[in-house]
Amino acid sequence: MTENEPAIRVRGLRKTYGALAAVDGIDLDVHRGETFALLGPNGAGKSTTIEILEGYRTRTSGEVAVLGVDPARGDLDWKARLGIVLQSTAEAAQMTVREQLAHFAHFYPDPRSVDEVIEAVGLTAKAKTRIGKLSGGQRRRVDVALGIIGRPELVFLDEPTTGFDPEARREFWQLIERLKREGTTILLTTHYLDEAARLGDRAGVILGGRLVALGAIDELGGPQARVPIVRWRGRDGLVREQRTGRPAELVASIVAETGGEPAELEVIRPSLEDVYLELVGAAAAADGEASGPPAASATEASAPSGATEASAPSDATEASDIEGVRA
Ligand SMILES: Nc1ncnc2c1ncn2[C@@H]1O[C@H](COP(=O)(O)OP(=O)(O)OP(=O)(O)O)[C@@H](O)[C@H]1O
Repeated sequence: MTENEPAIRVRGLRKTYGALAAVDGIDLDVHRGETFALLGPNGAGKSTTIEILEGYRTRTSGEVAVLGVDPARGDLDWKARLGIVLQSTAEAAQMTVREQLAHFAHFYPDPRSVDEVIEAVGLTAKAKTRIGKLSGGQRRRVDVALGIIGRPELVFLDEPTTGFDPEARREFWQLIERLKREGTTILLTTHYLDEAARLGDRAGVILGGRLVALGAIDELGGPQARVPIVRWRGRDGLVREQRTGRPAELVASIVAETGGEPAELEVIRPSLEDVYLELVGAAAAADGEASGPPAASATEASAPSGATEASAPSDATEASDIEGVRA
């Protein structure tokens, strides 16, 4: 593969199980060195997609190239360039953490140092402990360690931090940031939107086997989805809410109107989680209305196939179209 070729190239990918289209026509490029977050609710088709890319599942149709190779024909040399952290893994319970990692390191031509990897995943104190005696979160760290021991060019992380305590998640994020700095390409699935926002360069949202949104993390959902919300309690005791691209102007006018500090004033910038929930909600509503594909028109960033990127914020952010009042 050439330098400019994406690390992952997917065109028209489909996977059916009987009548169910688990993956229903996905087009996607993941560029070299980027961290791409694949998001979507349970059963959306994320693991099916990722496992086809890893060579663990066959596809029904479509074209796939991972590091320039069709995963259906990937040999051992190709596999050695990948790091894979599956959703669940069965490790040798009788082996210690160190033994297991040293054992796997031998399969790779240029592995990382076993002790460095153990330290990077925060298991130094448990290096000599048998895997069967580790907690769920500690075992997950072993999975991650096994995924990176071979110094992979491309790492697949399928819900890597499930079961981690908050401190372990933050340590894991630092580890991923280190891999990013080293130029590793990462494809991540996660249900933690803060994790996707922190680690991802771009994200795609899969619903019902289709990619319904694709874009840079801070542009996903289109400009309208990012318009801030100003919330305050009026002098009449009711909570008011208004979306506006000019929150400072609105706050100034509220101050002028109320003649003082507005009670419970907040300016809220929608997070990736807010945008994601809106996308999924809009798609579910559209799906309920029509029996066609889910929410192809959920946002400006919508991309049922061919997946056009989210456009940069524009004047549309000046809209102040939503106003709500509650007690
Ligand atoms: N081996 C299989 N046989 C039949 N159906 C399957 C099989 N594997 C997955 N499916 C179905 O395909 C759909 C997509 O599943 P998939 O595991 O890819 O979802 P996911 O997005 O990874 O979900 P989660 O977030 O729960 O991991 C689901 O409806 C699932 O039931």
